[in-house]
Amino acid sequence: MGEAPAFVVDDLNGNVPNGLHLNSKGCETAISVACSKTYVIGASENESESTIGIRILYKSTNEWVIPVVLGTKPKPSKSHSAIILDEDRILVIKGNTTSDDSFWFLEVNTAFVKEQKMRLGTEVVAWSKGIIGEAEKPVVISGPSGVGKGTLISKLMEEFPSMFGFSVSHTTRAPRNNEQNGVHYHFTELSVMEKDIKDVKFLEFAAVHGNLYGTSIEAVEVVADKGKRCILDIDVQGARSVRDSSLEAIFIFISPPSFEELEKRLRARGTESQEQIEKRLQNAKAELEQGNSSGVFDHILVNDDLETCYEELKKVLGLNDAVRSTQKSVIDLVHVPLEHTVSKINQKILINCGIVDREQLTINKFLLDFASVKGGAPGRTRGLNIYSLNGMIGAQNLS
Ligand SMILES: Nc1ncnc2c1ncn2[C@@H]1O[C@H](COP(=O)(O)OP(=O)(O)OP(=O)(O)O)[C@@H](O)[C@H]1O
Ligand SMILES: Nc1nc2c(ncn2[C@@H]2O[C@H](COP(=O)(O)O)[C@@H](O)[C@H]2O)c(=O)[nH]1
Repeated sequence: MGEAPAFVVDDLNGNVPNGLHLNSKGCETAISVACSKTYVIGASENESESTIGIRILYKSTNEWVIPVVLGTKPKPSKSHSAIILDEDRILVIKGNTTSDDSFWFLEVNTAFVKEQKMRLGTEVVAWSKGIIGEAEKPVVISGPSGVGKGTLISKLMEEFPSMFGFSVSHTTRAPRNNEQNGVHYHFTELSVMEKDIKDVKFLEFAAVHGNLYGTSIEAVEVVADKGKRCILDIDVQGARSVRDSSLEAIFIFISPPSFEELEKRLRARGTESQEQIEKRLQNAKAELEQGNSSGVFDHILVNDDLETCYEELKKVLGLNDAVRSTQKSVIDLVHVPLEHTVSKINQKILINCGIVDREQLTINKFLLDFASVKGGAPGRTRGLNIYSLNGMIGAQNLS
């Protein structure tokens, strides 16, 4: 804390619009927030850094602070521009990138960042990658062990392979015979998982039936980055945590037709010891009570006849034959050149790219609309739209 950097912020605030200021250390930008702090974004003193560096200057004391940086960090780029969106977030646009890696939000005062500042007692910033287009909300499926969540999810993924992707959870429980690491779960040591939880790598976690389970932020993001709708199979405690997080999702609780039938299914599956079955059935009582009354869930489906329940599940997810025939997941990319300038107009950012390069799909100027973005650190920021001056070239029209 307080160590003077090798560059002077006033130099960056000079005549260089939104960064694109290249010196021997690379590109640096300086953004003033709430008149009291300047965030310097860019080249780091440490050349081996694998992300864009961040420093904060307290203007009143001239003190420098290196913040704790959370979220998925952007890889360094040869150039970037930066512009403040509100008092909470700075938009950083990486040059010489395609739009799946161009737009990054540096959160400096959002609810998540404030919470982490309180928790850690230090300066905190958080990166959140900007995603073009309106992604479908993730689907959280909960219910007692043995009710049929996995069976219903498998049917959905089989019928709609390009539409859904499974969030692969971490767990400290041992793998069953048919389970593969990285496919069914990331099977993990308790100490490793505890450290990752401390490092804010998890969206949610809970102790379930005597083991630790958790959804990493990465697990949800890898699905979304493929343009797929994420499905989470988690317990009721986890569902409640996700409800309280920045991830907007649809919450579905699967209920058994009776407790006796639940016990029958769990025993017939034959994957648990007698002791585990007793524990799971004991926990099921509380889960059924919470699931039916907590207000966490948007839909409660009874899994009596499997096919009937599956049809109901498809209905609440808005799936029908017409949807099936129009599934798509490919999004073409727009190129943001090394040199560009940015300016803010209401809830839009005008990006001036200068030269048109048809081969690289570069356009002269385009508008980035952030009026309807959702989510944010510790996950992605979704719902960005891009418009060319000649018309919309956002995700919907790029396929
Ligand atoms: N509607 C149904 N009728 C009869 N059996 C069913 C039905 N749905 C699922 N099953 C069976 O019940 C057993 C438990 O199902 P499944 O493994 O999908 O439960 P789960 O909710 O994912 O459990 P866990 O939370 O422990 O992973 C399986 O053997 C499955 O084939
Ligand atoms: N809170 C979370 N619960 C999870 C997660 N992954 C799975 N689960 C739940 O655990 C039980 C038991 O699962 P099993 O595979 O051992 O039978 C079940 O209810 C799952 O829904 C998670 O990431 N977070």
